[in-house]
Amino acid sequence: MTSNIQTRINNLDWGSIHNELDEHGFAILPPILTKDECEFFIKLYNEKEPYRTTINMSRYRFGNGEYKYFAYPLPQIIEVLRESFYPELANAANRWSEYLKKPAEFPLKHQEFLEKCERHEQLRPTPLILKYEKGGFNCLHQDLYGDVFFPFQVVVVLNQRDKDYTGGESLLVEQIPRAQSRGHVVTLEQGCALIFPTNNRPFLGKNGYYKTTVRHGVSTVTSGERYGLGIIFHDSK
Ligand SMILES: O=C(O)CCC(=O)C(=O)O
Ligand SMILES: [Fe+2]
Repeated sequence: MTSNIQTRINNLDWGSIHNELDEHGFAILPPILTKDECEFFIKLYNEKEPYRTTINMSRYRFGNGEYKYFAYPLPQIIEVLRESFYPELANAANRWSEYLKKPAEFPLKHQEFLEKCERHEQLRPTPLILKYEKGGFNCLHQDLYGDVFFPFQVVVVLNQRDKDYTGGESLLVEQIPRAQSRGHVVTLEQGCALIFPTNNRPFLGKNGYYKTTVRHGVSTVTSGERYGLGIIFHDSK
C-alpha cells in the first residue's frame, strides 16, 4: 500500500505543479489517498495510541473543532507521504528562496531537514488529523512551530464533499504588501491534496519578486463531519 502511495506522488505531473506553485502559490492535486486509505485514517482518529496531543480548537479560539498531533513513530502512510512529497517541494522551496534573493537552504532529503529542526530543539512531530462537525471551522492561521519551518505544507481531505459534509472549504488568504488581501476558496474531493505556502510566497510584480503573507483556514462546515490530514514537514519545539 505505501509503495503505491510513493508511486502516486512520484507520478504526479510535477512540471505543472511547479508552475501552479509559482503562479498561484498553491496547487490542487488529484487523489493521493484511496477511499479505503481515507477511511483508515478516519477510524484511526478515535484510537488513543498514535497521538501525542489533542487540541480543542474553541478553547484556544483557533476555531471550532478538534485536532490530534501524531506521536513518533508516525503511521507508515504518513511517513511515506512526508518523505515522498518533500524532495520536489524542497526544489520549489529553494527556487522560491532564489526568487527572493535568499540562499537556497533546503536539503533535498527530509531526514536532513529534520536534523536541522533537531539542532533548533524542534523534535516533536507535527502531522495531524483535524475533525470538524456541523458548525466547525478553522480560523485563518499559520503553522510555525519554531525558528525552522518548511515553506510548504499539504492537506488531504478524508471525507466525501456534499455527501459526508457540506461547507468546509479550504481557505487561503494572501496579504499583499501595501494592498488589500486576496482570498482563495478551494474545494477538495475525497483523498485529494492541496499544497500551500506555510508562511509566505514570492509574487512577481512590476519591479521583481516580493513576498505576500499567506494564511490558511477552513470555512464553516454546514452539515455532517469533515476530517483533514495535515502534513507539515518541520517538527515543533
Ligand atoms: O483542511 C483542514 O482541516 C485545515 C488544515 C490545516 O490547518 C493544516 O493542515 O494545517
Ligand atoms: Fe493549519
